[in-house]
Amino acid sequence: MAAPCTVTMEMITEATDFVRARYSEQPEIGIVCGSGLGELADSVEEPAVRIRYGDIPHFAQSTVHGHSGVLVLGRLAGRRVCVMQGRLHPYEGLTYLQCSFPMRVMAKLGVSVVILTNAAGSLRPEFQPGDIMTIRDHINFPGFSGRSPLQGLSPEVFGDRFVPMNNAYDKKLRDKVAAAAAASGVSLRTGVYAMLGGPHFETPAECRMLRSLGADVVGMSTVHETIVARQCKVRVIGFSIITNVVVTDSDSELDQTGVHLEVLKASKLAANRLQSIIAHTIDQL
Ligand SMILES: O=P(O)(O)O[C@H]1O[C@H](CO)[C@@H](O)[C@H]1O
Ligand code: HPA
Repeated sequence: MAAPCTVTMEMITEATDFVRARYSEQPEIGIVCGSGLGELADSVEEPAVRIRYGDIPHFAQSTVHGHSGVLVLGRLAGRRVCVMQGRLHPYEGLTYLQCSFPMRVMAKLGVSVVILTNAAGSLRPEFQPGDIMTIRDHINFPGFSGRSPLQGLSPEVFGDRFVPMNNAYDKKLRDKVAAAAAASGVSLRTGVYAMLGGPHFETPAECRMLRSLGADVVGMSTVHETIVARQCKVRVIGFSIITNVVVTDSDSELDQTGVHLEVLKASKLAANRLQSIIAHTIDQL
């Protein structure tokens, strides 16, 4: 099937109705599982409903190792949640509209807070694999070349065209996350996430540039979801799991061919700690 070049409210309604027909309760909180973090969805309590993205009208199926592509609905820490076990990335050949379509469906299902998680490379030597960071802000590199998940959408149908991006990662929610981390005894970093298009990793020169521009970690996702969530008035919490430290020496001959496997391994190791912070946070929402 050819990729749709736009998103209509009818498409969103069709997908939402499909999900509602299988799970009649209204989810309050959305969660997107990043690379290797899919097991967050396994802790959703019964009765959990699992729906393959490919079965939902207008959803694209994820193709990345470590992203199973299943929507899981049920309860987590006593609250009704809608969890994306795996996300969609623009580098999979999908448009920004397709990648952010599930976010619009979550909003229409009734989600008012979304927890976005990702695996990311550290641009700071003190941020080490296994560390968990709350996203304070982002730098949207694809946006600099004119790419936006809001492009071409009528403001009469979808709401604000000029969506503010200050406080995109809600300060009050970040304070709750900090308290939740303290309560669960997990240490937490905070920083700025830079999104690049990928799927190739960054060159050392690019990593040095990103750091000098104020980014703390780098990845290939999340930002399009945040932008759409904010257009839909959904509040956002963002977590990056530090999975690797980027190479900044242009003379380095380090073999990086297996980095994605390293990424999956490192994020799995942090999944239990992240789950504990998320459970404590949800409890306070
Ligand atoms: O951002 P998530 O989906 O966690 O995945 C990250 O891990 C992959 C690279 O290993 C890239 O897709 C990057 O964005
Ligand atoms: O080093 C990285 N760069 C880009 N994306 C990533 N996702 C995990 N690690 C990285």
